[in-house]
Amino acid sequence: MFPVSPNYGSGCPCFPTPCAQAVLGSTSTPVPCPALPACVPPGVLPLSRRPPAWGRAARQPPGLPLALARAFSNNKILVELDESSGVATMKFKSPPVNSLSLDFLTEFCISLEKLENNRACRGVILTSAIPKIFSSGLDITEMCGKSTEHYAEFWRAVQEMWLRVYGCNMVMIAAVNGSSPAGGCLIALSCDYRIMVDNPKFSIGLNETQLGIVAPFWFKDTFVNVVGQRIAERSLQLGALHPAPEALKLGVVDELVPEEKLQERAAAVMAQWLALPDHARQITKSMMRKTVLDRLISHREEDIQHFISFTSKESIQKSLRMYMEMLRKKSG
Ligand SMILES: CCCCCCCCCCC/C=C/C(=O)SCCNC(=O)CCNC(=O)[C@H](O)C(C)(C)COP(=O)(O)OP(=O)(O)OC[C@H]1O[C@@H](n2cnc3c(N)ncnc32)[C@H](O)[C@@H]1OP(=O)(O)O
Repeated sequence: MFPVSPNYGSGCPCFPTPCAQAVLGSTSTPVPCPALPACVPPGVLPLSRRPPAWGRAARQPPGLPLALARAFSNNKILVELDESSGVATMKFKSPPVNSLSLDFLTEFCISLEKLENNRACRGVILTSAIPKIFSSGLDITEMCGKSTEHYAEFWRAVQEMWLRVYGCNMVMIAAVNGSSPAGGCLIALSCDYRIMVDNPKFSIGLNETQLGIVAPFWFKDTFVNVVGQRIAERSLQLGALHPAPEALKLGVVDELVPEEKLQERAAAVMAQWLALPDHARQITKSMMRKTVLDRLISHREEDIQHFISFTSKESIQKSLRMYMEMLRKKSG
């Protein structure tokens, strides 16, 4: 039996029996299944996937249980879909700090894929159910003292998360209700619009250098596309975590609101974005992001190998262990 395409999963109509196209041939080249979006290699989603739903939410596809369409939650993410507006909210609820573990990332991708495949959904708001924390970024324990196979699996999941959010045809809004370092910041930067709670105690930024590690090129590209070369260069080198008011000044986030207004404001901004014809907005988004997405898609395996050799270095392991120790001392 040949292995199946890496994109094959429970979202595919032919799951659990892979159709011929979902199975990898002897060349090991993934063959996308034309009948099912979930088997298409990740990246910019084919525009035909989204319904021409301008001005109203499209109908629920037949066969999907209504309850599933309205709310589902596995473990670490609560997903609610308001069918009347076509807007879903994905609420991170993985205590203590919503760190992006392999399990979290897997659940995230499955949840987003479910929404993508639901014709009733046109926009997603990402937010947190954990007070004061949006996400603490990649789970550092996934990068410490593990096997190379584990590093490869973990990094593929991080890539997958970014490809899905950055390449998503739906409108994505980050409602940042707490601190958001590194990988947490990347999630927000990958959305179309960022609203943050107006609290200087909450900070956001790509602080990798502070851990003695380096933000990969696609983190950097995403950051540059939001704030521009100069601000990104300075902020990245310094590993800066910007308090909310500074993040607004630098353009890391688009606006600040009082905490109690955050969800209401996110819904209002979403309504503005959804008022545009889907096809025009989607083509424009794809045009703006394609080069950056294609860069990772065409260097994906190389990027995994870079991550493995970088992370496996004893000096990097030492830096990560010391950082975790510092966090533990601070918390305990
Ligand atoms: C040539 C180039 C090649 C490039 C190759 C690639 C190189 C690798 C690139 C990797 C990119 C990495 C991206 C990342 O996201 S790294 C993670 C960065 N995150 C952080 O720095 C955040 C750290 N956390 C904090 O600052 C605080 O915890 C936070 C402000 C988020 C919350 O503070 P609070 O006081 O509320 O909570 P505590 O600090 O007490 O934390 C509670 C417990 O949670 C643990 N914790 C926190 N963050 C993480 C994390 N990211 N991963 C795992 N665990 C985390 C913390 O240790 C506490 O645990 P204990 O209760 O057991 O002490």
